[in-house]
Amino acid sequence: MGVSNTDSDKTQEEEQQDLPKVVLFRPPAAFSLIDEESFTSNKFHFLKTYDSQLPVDQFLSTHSHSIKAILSSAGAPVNADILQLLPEVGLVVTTSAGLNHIDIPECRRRGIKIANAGHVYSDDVADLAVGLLIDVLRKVSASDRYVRQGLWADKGNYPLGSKLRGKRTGIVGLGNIGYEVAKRLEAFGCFVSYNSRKKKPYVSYPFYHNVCELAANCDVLIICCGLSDETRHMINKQVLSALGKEGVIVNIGRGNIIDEKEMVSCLMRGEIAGAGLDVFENEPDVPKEFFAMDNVVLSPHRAVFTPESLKDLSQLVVGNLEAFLSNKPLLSEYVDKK
Ligand SMILES: O=CC(=O)O
Repeated sequence: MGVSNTDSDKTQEEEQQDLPKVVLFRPPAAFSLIDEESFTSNKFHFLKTYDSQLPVDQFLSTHSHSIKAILSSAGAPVNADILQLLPEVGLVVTTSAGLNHIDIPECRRRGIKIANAGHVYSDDVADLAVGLLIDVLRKVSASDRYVRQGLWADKGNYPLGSKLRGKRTGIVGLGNIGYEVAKRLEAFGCFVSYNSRKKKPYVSYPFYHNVCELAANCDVLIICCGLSDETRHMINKQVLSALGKEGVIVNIGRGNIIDEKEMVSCLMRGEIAGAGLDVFENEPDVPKEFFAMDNVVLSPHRAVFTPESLKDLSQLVVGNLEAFLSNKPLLSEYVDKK
């Protein structure tokens, strides 16, 4: 007769079998940027659909009763079809600040909580937003190329850029990130106004209910809001025309908030002056037209990531999952906006 293992005799694999499972459908970008180990815990075990030979639905049915939570990221949608296969799931954690890849109404209908990256990225994104703006205005990347190509000596000085101080800047979306951008721009001597779903009682910046009116009264628009049905292509031809030919647009939100085709046309026709873009409609594909434009600064959707923000993120993700599994309050629960 065999002797059953005591707890202390269990292999690591057997111990992991007993832990609550957190499922992943795609490796979050963060996993390849810092050590994946920093997202692990002895309170849960990751199940990765992408490590299995089984079709996803079969994999989920096999494990459906042990999967208590989902770890998602901007490229890994959590939709009704997936949730339906996971009756025990009570939490979706995403490594992103944005939630546009999660079917929030379906989570609510199923009583599933959601936690996102909270404030961990706000400083870094805000820094990059201002960095992109300064780069466009002062032509930092373009003049760097000029010097490297040896054109300074051949052709003389690069054309002047434009001053940041005194610019009328419009923040679209005054959440955590938008507020951090506003504080930085104030310190640079810019005038700040904003558009949001609602006027914020805690700031005295002028509020524009209508984004087109905001654009008409600003030299710069900085897109800091999330992507939703209401904000998709909110920055359209009309808004870009209102911003005008001296106007600069910066986008650190989501590509689809701007009608990208219209933005390309406006830039080509000189109907706006420049753009600083961290996000695009069909990432990683970027409209080729931008490559020849020295008044456009491009960044590969990296505004949120620094080694420091990733370390904070890993602690937050693990903290949220552990809190949920021990019935404690989440560290960065997403609460629906009224
Ligand atoms: O874009 C990145 C994020 O939403 O975290």
